[in-house]
Amino acid sequence: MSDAILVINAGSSSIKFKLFRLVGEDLDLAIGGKLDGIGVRPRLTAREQGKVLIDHAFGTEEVPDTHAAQVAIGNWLAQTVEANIVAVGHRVVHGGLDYSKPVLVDDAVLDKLASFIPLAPLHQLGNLDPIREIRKRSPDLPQVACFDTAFHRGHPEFADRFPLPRFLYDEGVRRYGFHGLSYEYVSGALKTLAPELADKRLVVAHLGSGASLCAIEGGRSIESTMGFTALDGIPMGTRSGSLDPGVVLHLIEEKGMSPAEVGHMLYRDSGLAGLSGISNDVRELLASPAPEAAFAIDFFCRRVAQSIASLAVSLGGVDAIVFTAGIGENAPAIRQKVIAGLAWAGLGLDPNANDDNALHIEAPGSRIAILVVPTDEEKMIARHTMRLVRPPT
Ligand SMILES: Nc1ncnc2c1ncn2[C@@H]1O[C@H](COP(=O)(O)OP(=O)(O)O)[C@@H](O)[C@H]1O
Ligand SMILES: CC(=O)OP(=O)(O)O
Ligand SMILES: [Mg+2]
Repeated sequence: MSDAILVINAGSSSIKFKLFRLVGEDLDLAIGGKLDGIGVRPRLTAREQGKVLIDHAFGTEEVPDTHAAQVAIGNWLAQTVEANIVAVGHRVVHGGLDYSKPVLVDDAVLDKLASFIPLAPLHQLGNLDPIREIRKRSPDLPQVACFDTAFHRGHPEFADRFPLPRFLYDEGVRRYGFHGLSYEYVSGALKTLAPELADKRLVVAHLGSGASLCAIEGGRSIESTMGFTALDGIPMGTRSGSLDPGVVLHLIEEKGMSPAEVGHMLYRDSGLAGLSGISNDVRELLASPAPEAAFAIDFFCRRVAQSIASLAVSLGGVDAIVFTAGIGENAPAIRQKVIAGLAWAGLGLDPNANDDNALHIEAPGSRIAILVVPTDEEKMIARHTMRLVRPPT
């Protein structure tokens, strides 16, 4: 049986997993799958080299929550996979002040990471649950936590501080930034896809169900639109993004909402879902004839374009804009609207390349490159995990 690394990327409504076989120093993707629609229409799918291994719809009562989902995945993997799993790598969204690189998990680490649950209410609990479950089943199996925040921990103070009294910064109330595993992967992928740009000034737009943008130079994160929590920045599927903090005070003081109710509204009922009143899914909004759907899409694209301009200031100019994640990789209409908002800066697209989700989509002769680069958070996690459990000799 070959050695392998299992990667788990547990989200709010889906759990993605990948199994990589260790072939010498290389990581070969063997199996990739996900259990999505948790609590609504749960479905487990997995493929091995394009071949469907499982495509199974569960009853809602069978997989009502993320805990049940990860148990279902664990059971299926145990029955199906023939590999000697030498380590498990996990995406953990918040690493706080304590973790600026991946870490082998023990009880003390788990306790520390659990203290960040309120800072990432949609993610952190679900990220830690599979680690606990696997520790119960296989206490000696090394598990590595890889953080969304780690890639951003070298930010200059300008990017890291809120304009609030200093003591809060010292306590850790900082702009951490998220989607760091995705940004790290994409910026590394440019070394082979577009080596002339890899070390230049990049604005990467990770547009998925959570969405943020990151300014990167020399392969390092300079600034992110996300802050203390993954609620900051541009509007997302169901999250508001940045908001006048006076609105939060108003909801609590004048409307009598509890902090939990406000949290629920900001994390789950806002963003594209709140703006449109129709859906949090960009595919549905693009297909809808309703003016509210078009408004939500236009609002989103305007905020993305504004964020690109803002991060250009942080970088002192831009050499390339890179789109990634579910929306960024697959939605030409969104990229077109975003770039239309930057036409004043001389930006434009090659419409055919954009429709094809090609690597280079900028108009011929453009001074600024515009790219589409598929992300792979799981591959990044597998690399980090391997580095910790099998350090290069
Ligand atoms: N072909 C597509 N066109 C437009 N949007 C898409 C397409 N495919 C996926 N998406 C969007 O991508 C989002 C999911 O992105 P993804 O990066 O997979 O998110 P996450 O990993 O955070 O769940 C969906 O909500 C959907 O709106
Ligand atoms: C941090 C975050 O927003 O993650 P996701 O996009 O997976 O929800
Ligand atoms: Mg994601």
